[in-house]
Amino acid sequence: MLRWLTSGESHGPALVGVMEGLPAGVALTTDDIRAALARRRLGYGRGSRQKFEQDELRVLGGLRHGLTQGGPLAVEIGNSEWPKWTEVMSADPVAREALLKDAGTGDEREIARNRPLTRPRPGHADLVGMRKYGFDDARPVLERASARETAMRVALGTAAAKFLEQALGVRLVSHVVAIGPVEVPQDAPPPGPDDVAALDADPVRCHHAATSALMVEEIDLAKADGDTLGGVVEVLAYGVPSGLGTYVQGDRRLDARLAAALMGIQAIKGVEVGDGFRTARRRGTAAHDAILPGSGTSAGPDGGAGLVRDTNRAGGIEGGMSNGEAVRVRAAMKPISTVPRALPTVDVATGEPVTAHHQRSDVCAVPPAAVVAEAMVALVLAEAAIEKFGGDSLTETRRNVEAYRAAIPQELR
Ligand SMILES: Cc1cc2nc3c(=O)[nH]c(=O)nc-3n(C[C@H](O)[C@H](O)[C@H](O)COP(=O)(O)O)c2cc1C
Ligand SMILES: C=C(O[C@@H]1CC(C(=O)O)=C[C@@H](OP(=O)(O)O)[C@H]1O)C(=O)O
Repeated sequence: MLRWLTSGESHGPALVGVMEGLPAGVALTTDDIRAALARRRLGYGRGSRQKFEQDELRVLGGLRHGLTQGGPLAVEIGNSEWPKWTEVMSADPVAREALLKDAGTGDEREIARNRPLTRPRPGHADLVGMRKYGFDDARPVLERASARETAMRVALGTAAAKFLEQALGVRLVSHVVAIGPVEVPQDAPPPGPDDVAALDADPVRCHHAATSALMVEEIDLAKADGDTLGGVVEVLAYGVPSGLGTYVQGDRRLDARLAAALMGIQAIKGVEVGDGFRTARRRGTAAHDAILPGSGTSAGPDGGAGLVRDTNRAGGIEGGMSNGEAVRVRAAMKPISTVPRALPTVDVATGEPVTAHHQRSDVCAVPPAAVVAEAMVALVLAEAAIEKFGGDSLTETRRNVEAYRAAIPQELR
């Protein structure tokens, strides 16, 4: 069983994550995690916070000399901006005067930071969070609703991805297929594992150069209008063996688990497996992936051989199980709700119609959302792989994988 939890607030001292269930012997370093965190900070359209804030990583448990130990992995990501927030986010009670610094300092940023947030943003968690948890200020709501928390998911996802690669040879790729109305052409081939460096170097994590340039323009236009943008990301997992997930119970289906994990990312409002919604518009003869006799030379994830597909409309999942093709999922992100040209709301302290609070925000966070989606896919696939193959050490997991593959009759491979 692989299980994990995150804790921490957006402007608190640190994010904390604990993950248990990875076998011992997975090669992982703090530099691997740092590199993944750096990828999540990239992306044209991010707000000012990404430029000055640092992710201060510490691994506190579960890793020794670059190898997982079989015990829980404990990770801390310190927030370099914490010194500015010690009073607003203090764990212990603070004197009211300390929160009303504006009376003395006149510093606009201090004033904004300390003032109660009573103008809830439509589209963010503010209003419902205040109702639900009994707050008269949106501060505690946005602190935990914030996608700052996704830094920890990326950190834990790095460990999951390393396990997948070392136990099964799985390689993950994430990219952006749409920003606002600008989309990668449908017939553009998806990126492969060797394209990751180029994707990391692209300002919007897009594989299609002409579309990438248009996406950057679209972000500039939205920014100039005081507006924000959403988009669509895709994650591909190459080398997934067939048989992860199951059809026997709805909640154990791999597609259900991937969809839940992706929908659990802040601002994700739609998920597609394979051709998803496009498949719904096709006839059956054009919707599925025919099973064809192969040449016997292909090197598929199950040892290659007889049976091949020449399309992957299903996105590598049939009957809630991986089918040996690349797993391919998409997630639709809504535009950022902290809109500079702020939407109408009501000041819940006074009842007056006003505009929603806005201090700063991302214009577009679709490129980092792709990296977060990749982490979530890694976590789900790792969990499903551990369920199927078990193993207390990486060696044992590998042995179990080999035995499973070897036991699939030749005529079914
Ligand atoms: C990587 C990433 C960055 C985000 N940045 C912002 C931001 O700067 N401002 C904002 O209002 N929302 C941002 N969001 C979205 C909010 O966290 C999200 O809309 C909010 O928590 C409400 O949840 P919901 O959109 O799922 O309903 C971001 C989301 C992600 C995944
Ligand atoms: C800090 C991160 O993202 C934040 C996610 C976020 C939100 O509302 O989700 C709002 C913004 O924070 P702030 O309101 O302080 O400017 C983003 O910067 C991050 O991704 O590391």
